[in-house]
Amino acid sequence: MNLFDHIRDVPDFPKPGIVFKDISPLLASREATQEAIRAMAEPYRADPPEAILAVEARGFLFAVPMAQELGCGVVLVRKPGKLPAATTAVEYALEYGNDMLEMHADALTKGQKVLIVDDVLATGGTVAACADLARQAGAEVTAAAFLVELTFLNGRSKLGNLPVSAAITY
Ligand SMILES: O=P(O)(O)OC[C@H]1O[C@H](OP(=O)(O)OP(=O)(O)O)[C@H](O)[C@@H]1O
Ligand SMILES: Nc1ncnc2[nH]cnc12
Repeated sequence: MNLFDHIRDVPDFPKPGIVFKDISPLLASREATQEAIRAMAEPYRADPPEAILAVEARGFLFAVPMAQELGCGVVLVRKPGKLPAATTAVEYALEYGNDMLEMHADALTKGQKVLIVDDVLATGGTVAACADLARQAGAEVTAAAFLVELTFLNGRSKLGNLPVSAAITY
């Protein structure tokens, strides 16, 4: 199983100059999705997290099956105005714009060991914002796991010494 065969490049989406890594072919294949989840979960089996922080929207697709594999629950990080109870928020920059993320204020407990899960690490703005949200809540962010890392965008530079894993790197 070669996961690269299930990622499609879409040039100039959502803006000119961006090559979008489309995970639709991977999700359309049961085998490729299963292999992706297995590869993403592997580094964390020995010392599993106490919660997974899941990033809307594509991060959700991988967070829930990973949490099932690793034996923990999922906390949602969402775009503004989507979460019903009291939230905390953080602004961040994307490869193709700016946005804001929110998390329920009571979602994490102090000292809880949290793994952030998303589909793509690009400039690192999204995962840095998630780490800020979790740390503001007193949680301990232990690592961040991705399906795809775009190494040429140097997202790791925004993450300090946070351990990062990716099933596929470009
Ligand atoms: O490392 P960064 O430069 O921050 O980029 C990575 C983020 O960009 C994409 O999300 P997007 O905001 O496009 O939302 P979506 O998952 O709802 O499509 C992707 O799913 C990551 O969350
Ligand atoms: N080039 C890209 N492809 C897919 N998702 C992304 N998120 C940020 N940059 C991306």
